[in-house]
Amino acid sequence: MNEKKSRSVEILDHYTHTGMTHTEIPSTFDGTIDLGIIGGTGLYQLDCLKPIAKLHPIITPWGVTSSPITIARFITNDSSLGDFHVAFLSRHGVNHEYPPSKVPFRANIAALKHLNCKAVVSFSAVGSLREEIKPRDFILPQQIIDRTKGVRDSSYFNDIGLVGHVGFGDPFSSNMAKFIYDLVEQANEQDPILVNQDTNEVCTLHFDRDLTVVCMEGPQFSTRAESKMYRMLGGDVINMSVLPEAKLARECELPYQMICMSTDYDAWMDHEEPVTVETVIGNLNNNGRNANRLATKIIEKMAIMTPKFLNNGDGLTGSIKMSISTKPDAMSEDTIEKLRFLYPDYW
Ligand SMILES: CSC[C@H]1O[C@H](OP(=O)(O)O)[C@H](O)[C@@H]1O
Ligand SMILES: Nc1ncnc2[nH]cnc12
Repeated sequence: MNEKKSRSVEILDHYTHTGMTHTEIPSTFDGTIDLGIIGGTGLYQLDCLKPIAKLHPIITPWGVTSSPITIARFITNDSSLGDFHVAFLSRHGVNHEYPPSKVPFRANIAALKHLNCKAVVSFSAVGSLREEIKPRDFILPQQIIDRTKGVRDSSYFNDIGLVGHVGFGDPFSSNMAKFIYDLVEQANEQDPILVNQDTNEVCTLHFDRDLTVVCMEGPQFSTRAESKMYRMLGGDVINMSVLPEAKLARECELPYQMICMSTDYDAWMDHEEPVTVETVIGNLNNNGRNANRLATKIIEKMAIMTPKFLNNGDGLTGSIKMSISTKPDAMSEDTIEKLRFLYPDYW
């Protein structure tokens, strides 16, 4: 990790400095974003962030984002490093209107890319397929098994007139996962971030190379037979939303890491009732609180240390140019317009 000189970070309440009220938050923002954060079920806003702008659902060539994008700024007292900007987006909408199969994933990721995000951290409620991954534990998966049913638009490069094939062997940013894992481990020594509110016990953050998230179609949960099959396939946790989000982030050259938050044991335990939303509300609430604490720490530490993957693209920069098979001369104006929305520097 490229640890720039350590500095203190001030979390400034924008309003105390400008005298603005919440109703006067600007709806435009001109700067660039350092980090995009996507909230999932149970995480509809980041409490730690005071917005400096709220961009109304953004119109992209792939439709409109599922929620407004809230921009927040960490003002640091080191002018050589500048301020740190975060963009927060709610995957299912602020009132949870979009079911997993109908989330406008392409618009969401395109909007974050268009805002110049350098990386994306995404939160997701998941079921656990392993006994040792308990409800309220968090997981940093490194692999995905696709069980979506082809009903989601999962690429920017799947149109007649624009064909591209990106590498997806390692779908997550292991460097970002390690960064998150290290900061949680460090905090565990003094002031743990992930805590079970009811018992005060520390919740585990699971992270190793092979942890695998299964992405199913939904919206219904799995049958017991399916749940057991996913275990046999090597799945560790299950959700309905890592795809196509992770694929689209890759097509945008964005380092992407999902932070999974376990709410239940899905349906594979014969002696337990299969999951229902009703039975996991307490876990969702606990996880939402921990997600807020974790997001705060991630932002603070990224602002202080400027990890390499934020500045060097984590090895993804430039990969898209090589991945597009269609000859540029054969592309229509419309296609080039769309490409420019994502990559103004390339086309
Ligand atoms: C807990 S109900 C199932 C729902 O929760 C997850 O949503 P998200 O990934 O946005 O947190 C899961 O993927 C399902 O969509
Ligand atoms: N058991 C489960 N299956 C799919 N998505 C989930 N999200 C939370 N729990 C889940």
